[in-house]
Amino acid sequence: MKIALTGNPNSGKTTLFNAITGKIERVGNWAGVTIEKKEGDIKKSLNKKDMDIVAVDLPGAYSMSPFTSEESITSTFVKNENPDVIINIVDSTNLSRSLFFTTQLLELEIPVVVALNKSDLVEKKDTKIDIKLLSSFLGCDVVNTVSTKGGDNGLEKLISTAVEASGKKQVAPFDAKGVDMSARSQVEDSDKKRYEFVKKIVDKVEEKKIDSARQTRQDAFDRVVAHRWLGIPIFALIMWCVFSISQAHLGPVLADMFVGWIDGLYAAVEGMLGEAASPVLKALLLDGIIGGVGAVVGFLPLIMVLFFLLALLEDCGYMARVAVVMDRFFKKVGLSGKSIIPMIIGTGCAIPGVMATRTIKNERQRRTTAMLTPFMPCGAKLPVIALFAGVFFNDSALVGTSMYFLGIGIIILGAMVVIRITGEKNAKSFFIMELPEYRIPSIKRAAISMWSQGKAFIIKAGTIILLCNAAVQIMQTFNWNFEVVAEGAESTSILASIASPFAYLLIPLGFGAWQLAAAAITGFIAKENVVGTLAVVYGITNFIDTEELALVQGGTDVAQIMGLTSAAALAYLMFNLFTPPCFAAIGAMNAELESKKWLWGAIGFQFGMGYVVAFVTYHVGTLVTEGTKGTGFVPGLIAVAAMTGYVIYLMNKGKEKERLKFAVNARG
Ligand SMILES: Nc1nc2c(ncn2[C@@H]2O[C@H](COP(=O)(O)OP(=O)(O)OP(=O)(O)O)[C@@H](O)[C@H]2O)c(=O)[nH]1
Ligand SMILES: [Mg+2]
Repeated sequence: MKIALTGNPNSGKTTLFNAITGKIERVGNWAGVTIEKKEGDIKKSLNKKDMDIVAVDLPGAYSMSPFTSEESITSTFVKNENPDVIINIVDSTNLSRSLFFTTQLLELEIPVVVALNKSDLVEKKDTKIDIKLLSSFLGCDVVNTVSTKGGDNGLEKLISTAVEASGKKQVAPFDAKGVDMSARSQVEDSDKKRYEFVKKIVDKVEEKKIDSARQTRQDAFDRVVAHRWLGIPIFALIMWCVFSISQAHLGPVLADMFVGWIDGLYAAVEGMLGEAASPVLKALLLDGIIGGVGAVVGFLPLIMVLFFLLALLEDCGYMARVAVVMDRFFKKVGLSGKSIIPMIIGTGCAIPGVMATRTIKNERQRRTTAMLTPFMPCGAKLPVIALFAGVFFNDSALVGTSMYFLGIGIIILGAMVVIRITGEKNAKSFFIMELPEYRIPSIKRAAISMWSQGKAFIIKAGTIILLCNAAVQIMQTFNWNFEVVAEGAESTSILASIASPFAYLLIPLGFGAWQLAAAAITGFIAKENVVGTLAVVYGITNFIDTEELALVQGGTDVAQIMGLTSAAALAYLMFNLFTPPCFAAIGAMNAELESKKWLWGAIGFQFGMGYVVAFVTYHVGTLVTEGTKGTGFVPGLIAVAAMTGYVIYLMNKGKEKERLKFAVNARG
């Protein structure tokens, strides 16, 4: 039998789904987290009769009526699942809004069981809900649940009630039969009546004690934290703290332990191979695989700490406030209010971030968001940030924080450019982000979130990154005649000869060495590769100084080996962050953009953006630190001018198109 889980966004559907199936699908303290349905078998402990029960977690919706909200679905959406029973998850702290959708579900002629979820919060607030009365009004079973806790959380009862309900006939207490769903006024009329019907029920079953002191405290706090302007420096400060802890304090301490193990492994394998082993094999195993992968994996603890802290911020409700602060800017440049969600998800990984754009209904807004989301630095880019911040800039927290804000800045600039090119300036978004109440974040939830992202990182390190490092090591060892490259003739290797032409193009950006070009190229396979490849080509086994309990600091060996000035190093970092994302993320972009023209436009734009940002950073940086301009200024300037000129040309063409459209409209 099949049970569909449905309800309003953020009511706890996925949390409940995870609790009854034992899966770990993504939850988040805001609306619109789940974008694709997920299926899972009910846990044995909840399925006493050992039946065949599948649960389906669905994206949240507020309504089934057309016209009403951005978060509406059609009845066929639920019916297509062909469920035997619907469990309607209701956020019991928000009864009146949730029941609107409930009454629509009751019309589908599929048995419904209502889970009054988050009932722990209701209890805390001293609100009373008479579930017997509610059940009789709705004409379906109602069960109290708490999906975030173990023990008696009502889930066993919920499942057994759902099993019993299967096959029963469902009668709707409020029926909108006969309403023409394509006629706006009829739908609005019926919705109004439905609201009144729901309100009457809520008035009767709910006894609310409004804790106005608590509410006022929260509101006062929000007036500061989510303030139009103050919100931004507060966010910056918080991100700075997050980066300090993860990259300068707790992270390196844990990383040190980790790097110790990797060093141990290196020594053990070296011992096992013995003196007699071939130098090529030694280089491949030790420097290529253990060294290259180890250099990336060494950053894992830093990243885990960062993910953990971000998960805490999300869980306590702060990230939803950040979304509100940013939302204002995004709407101004023609993005949807929902665009912020893909971007926050994109800080973990650009792929789910890009996929999350699917919930944006306006095509242009959806495509713009999908092409700009990869500018948010993702988890894979963190080792690159950490490496450069550690090697070239003593105050590493500032580098990371500014990369996030630069990413946001580029997104806003990009949106402004895209809207000029495509026209359609008047598309407005009315989506309003709902603010969850503040709460004490759960260590357990944050740990789960950290673990699931960390796991993905480890799997990637053991597969793609390992293969890439081995390939890089081989290409570096041999020349095109498959002879081992002699010492001093490194530039004749396969790797050097492939990377050199690209390196030429990078001279105006301050980093024209083939080694750096090779690292940037492997970065398109996975961004962590930038670190791994640098380790391999420069023969550095790890970037974390085990003696100093910190990342290697400026002026030390690594900076010298790479031979970069700090301006060039910053430019290189930005180039890796703001050119196109890895191939997998480009694949996700391709799926969501649904247009080759947009895809190539997006990739071109990302390349151009990365190039221009790196060029400006390198030359301005060199001017500030050394008082002169950097190398390759003139050819670089020509390239940058050509790119900018082309974009301006497209923007003017877009303006002309918009003008003509307007003229036609005015005439017609
Ligand atoms: N206190 C409390 N919090 C809960 C409960 N169930 C879920 N939550 C929290 O509610 C938030 C939303 O949970 P999700 O499971 O992501 O909600 P969802 O309904 O799947 O949301 P969408 O996928 O966006 O539609 C999370 O922060 C959960 O920790 C509960 O029973 N009690
Ligand atoms: Mg969900």
